[in-house]
Amino acid sequence: MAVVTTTEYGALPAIQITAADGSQATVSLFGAHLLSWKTGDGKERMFVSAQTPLDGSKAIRGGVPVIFPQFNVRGPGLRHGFARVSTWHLTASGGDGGQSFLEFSLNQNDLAPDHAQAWPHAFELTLRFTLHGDSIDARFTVHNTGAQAFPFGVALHTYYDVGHLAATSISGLQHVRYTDHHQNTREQEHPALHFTEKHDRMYQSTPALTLNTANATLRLEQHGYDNWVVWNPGEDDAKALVDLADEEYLRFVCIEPARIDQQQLDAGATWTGSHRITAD
Ligand SMILES: O=P(O)(O)OC[C@H]1O[C@@H](O)[C@H](O)[C@@H](O)[C@@H]1O
Repeated sequence: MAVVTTTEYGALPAIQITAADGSQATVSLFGAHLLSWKTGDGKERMFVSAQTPLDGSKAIRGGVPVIFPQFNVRGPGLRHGFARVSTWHLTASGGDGGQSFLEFSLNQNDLAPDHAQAWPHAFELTLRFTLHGDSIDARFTVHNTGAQAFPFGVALHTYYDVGHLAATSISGLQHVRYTDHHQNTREQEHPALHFTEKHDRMYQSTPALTLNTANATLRLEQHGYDNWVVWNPGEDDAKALVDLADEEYLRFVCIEPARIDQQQLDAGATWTGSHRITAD
């Protein structure tokens, strides 16, 4: 049986689920933001900055910020959207048969007035985290509950705790096309991507990647998304981020299943994206 408790993370109300095998997830209602995922061996897999605000004044730097309805500045609204700075509801939880889950929802009535005014559409977002064995699944649905189509982009901006960046690489991206932060589009030549400088790359989708660190191997799978975004700010950009300590860029990489370009969702239609992380 899974145990579900309410807790606090900084000043943020959060929900924690512990599965029978000891694996555990902690999710803040602010942003339906996964703050911690520990596998049954007690190992933390997510990175959260020691300098992030945890009071709802700003998006959390670390864990899994939920990006909706636009990626970065690819749309007319708030950078990376309002979902990561809105307060969601816990709508379901439970567990049996080796699956333990928490489900969160957000609709237009939950938005701050300025966000609702800037994005005047009726919608229902549902994000379900499921723990099973050494995996966590995030199933994200976007439902257009209004009478008109709306455009949207999404991402799960996942910050992995990698221990040390110098011992980190991603495999599975060889021959995949990407656009970098200079807007150059290329195909990746090498079998493994290493982090020797800033990386801000938008790759075309490929079903699975492997994140190799000194202490862990994680397999990442996605369905329904169009891209993988790979981001590490590097030394200089890290210094400019007030919610990240100067050296912390050495401890994480972000690998994000994403739909970067805004696409139309018809009235009444639903989009679903799945992301599974498995620790070896
Ligand atoms: O500082 P933010 O808004 O959380 O964004 C962090 C990064 O998010 C990544 O997804 C983008 O590709 C980067 O360009 C961006 O810098």
